[in-house]
Amino acid sequence: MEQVSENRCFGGRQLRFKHESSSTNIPMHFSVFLPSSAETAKVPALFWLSGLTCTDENFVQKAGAQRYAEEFGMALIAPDTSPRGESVADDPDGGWDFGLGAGFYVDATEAPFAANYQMYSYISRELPELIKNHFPVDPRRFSISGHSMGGHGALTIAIKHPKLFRSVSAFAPICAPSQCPWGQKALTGYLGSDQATWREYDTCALVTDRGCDFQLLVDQGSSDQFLLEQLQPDLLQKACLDAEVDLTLRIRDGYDHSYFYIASFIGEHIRFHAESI
Ligand SMILES: N[C@@H](CCC(=O)N[C@@H](CS)C(=O)NCC(=O)O)C(=O)O
Repeated sequence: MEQVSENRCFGGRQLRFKHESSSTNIPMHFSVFLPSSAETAKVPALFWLSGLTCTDENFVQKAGAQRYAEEFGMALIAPDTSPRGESVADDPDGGWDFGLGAGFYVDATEAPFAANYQMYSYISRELPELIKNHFPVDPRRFSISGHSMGGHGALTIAIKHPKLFRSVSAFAPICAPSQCPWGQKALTGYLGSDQATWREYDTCALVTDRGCDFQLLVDQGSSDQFLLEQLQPDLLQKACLDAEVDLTLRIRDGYDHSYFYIASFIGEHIRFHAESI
């Protein structure tokens, strides 16, 4: 593992690393914020999964989360959203909603994507193990959150790994990828056209199929340009009601899909995770 940058921030340290991933078979970057309290004790860690077109750096540079992470003594772990490199397959049509920057946190089974697009294994196995082994964090106090495609990743991974991630929240998540254009394109490309295999990567389907015995905190701007066509929190609300899953859905009047919205509420989410674990 190689450290590529370090910046002091709100009394803590913002770090960036590059490492060879055994899941994606390609070097990956990730960012880590360590609060000052990590100098003397193991701290809880919040994993943040970003949305379409993002790298590990969008959240780090735009959300202003470090201020709250320092206040609550929490590390922030921000991975990239896909494998990257000359040899990595991309959207053949050049779209920004599939391929590079759009790994959808699934393990691809379809060629040519299966060779590198193993983001589910990377986030749910390899990265937590790496973080636990190299940083002053308490692995019994890991939480997960994310935005849009990353909100989908956070919810699906938390539902499937409740012992690893002890609390979950999401900003403007893609709630039912099997039922929206972004998700249908990605799941077809990565997993093929047999929709039975998609259910493992669809929050609404997972809630229906498996239930979930912890709270889901979901935040959504009412003026989000992707709300109706892509995000569909109403479907999650219905699935949670039917399965008796504890969903807290916070609608934020007039907020859009951008990091201006995330920056406005990230403090509340960090407090929620700090108090939940
Ligand atoms: N690239 C698209 C928008 C994609 C988009 O909104 N991505 C969100 C996540 S779904 C994001 O976080 N973008 C990066 C940023 O705002 O820094 C466009 O330009 O219209």
